Amino acid sequence: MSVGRPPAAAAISILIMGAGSVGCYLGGLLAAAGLRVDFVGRPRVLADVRAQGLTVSDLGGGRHHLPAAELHLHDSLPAGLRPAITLLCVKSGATAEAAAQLQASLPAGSLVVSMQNGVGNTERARTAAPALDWRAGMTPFNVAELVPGHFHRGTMGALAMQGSPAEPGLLALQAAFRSQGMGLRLHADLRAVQWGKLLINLNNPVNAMSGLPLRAQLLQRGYRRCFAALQSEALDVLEQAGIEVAAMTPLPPRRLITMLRLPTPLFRMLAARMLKIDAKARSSMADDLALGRPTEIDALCGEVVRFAAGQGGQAPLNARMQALVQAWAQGQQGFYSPHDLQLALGLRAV
Ligand SMILES: NC(=O)C1=CN([C@@H]2O[C@H](COP(=O)(O)OP(=O)(O)OC[C@H]3O[C@@H](n4cnc5c(N)ncnc54)[C@H](OP(=O)(O)O)[C@@H]3O)[C@@H](O)[C@H]2O)C=CC1
Ligand SMILES: CC(C)(CO)C(=O)C(=O)O
Repeated sequence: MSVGRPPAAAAISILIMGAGSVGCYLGGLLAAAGLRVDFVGRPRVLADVRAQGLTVSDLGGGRHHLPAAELHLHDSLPAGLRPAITLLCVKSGATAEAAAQLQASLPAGSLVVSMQNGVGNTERARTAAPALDWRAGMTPFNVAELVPGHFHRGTMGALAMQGSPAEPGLLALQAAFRSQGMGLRLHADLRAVQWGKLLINLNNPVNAMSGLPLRAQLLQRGYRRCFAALQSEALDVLEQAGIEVAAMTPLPPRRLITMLRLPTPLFRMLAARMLKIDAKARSSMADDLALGRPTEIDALCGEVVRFAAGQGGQAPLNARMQALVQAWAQGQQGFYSPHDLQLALGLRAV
């Protein structure tokens, strides 16, 4: 056993369902830690990994290359797999179908963690595949496929999952991630963390509509004001309903909103940690628009709009942002300047 490999690592096997950016990065880290990892993904993604091997890297300089011959790659879910833990890494629109495929193949009671954005995927998966043991998870950082077969983490943060340290499989998973310098926090209830992440993901459509990488977009006050306004509206609705929201940054959500609205020189000074982002990193929604794929807007702004309606209220800014992204999908394409995006959301432009 190589140095840095956790003692329990060899004992558990992992299935990655949806080998895209997040799936290949997480699976690559776990394979580098010595776990058996099976990847199920689309032929167009796996063909590159078969040709180049899998490289995972991060903004701190970490890097592993796994030769293709050492990987277990599948174009569809093979029969007979018995993973200790499955990580569901498909986009929200693909959840129900992937969950049903898992239920058709895995033993009842198999533990599956959704590493997806949004607060509704675990329940969506449970509805489609009630025989499996579904858990919520949270991926805090950005992953981009820099070149075919190379998945790069461009921001920081520790993973989170719903579970207990009394579960040996999750402890082994935690140890494997730790051996690769990646934190994994276990929570009895992940709801507050998921809502906290959703608030951060309200920047995804702003970033996608800007056409810019994340860092460059966050350095423009007009775009930050759009992000802050979407967050503020969502937070108002959640607070009124008594929903707890965990902080995803060193600042609590309200203070983050205040900071986002500051003039750029001040923001740049105070948000140094938040701005530790690779220059090329962009949101997963920007990737979707660039590749002409369905976006997750319904699971982000759409979730806020539905939640508000469920409370007898409204979330008009999130509704407008949802409409802008949907209009893009219907062919009204074109990026927004900070000024135009503020106006399109009905904000006073600065
Ligand atoms: N990318 C990022 O930086 C981050 C993403 N997230 C979240 O993680 C989740 C995954 O995102 P991301 O990795 O970017 O998504 P990707 O689209 O890069 O990867 C998902 C992959 O799974 C494939 N897939 C879908 N259904 C199946 C199936 N039934 N069997 C096999 N493969 C399937 C998809 O193919 P196809 O395209 O054909 O559907 C796609 O290749 C999302 O919820 C996202 O919001 C969270 C944090 C950061
Ligand atoms: C990490 C973050 C917040 C932004 O890249 C993300 O979750 C995404 O791109 O979907």
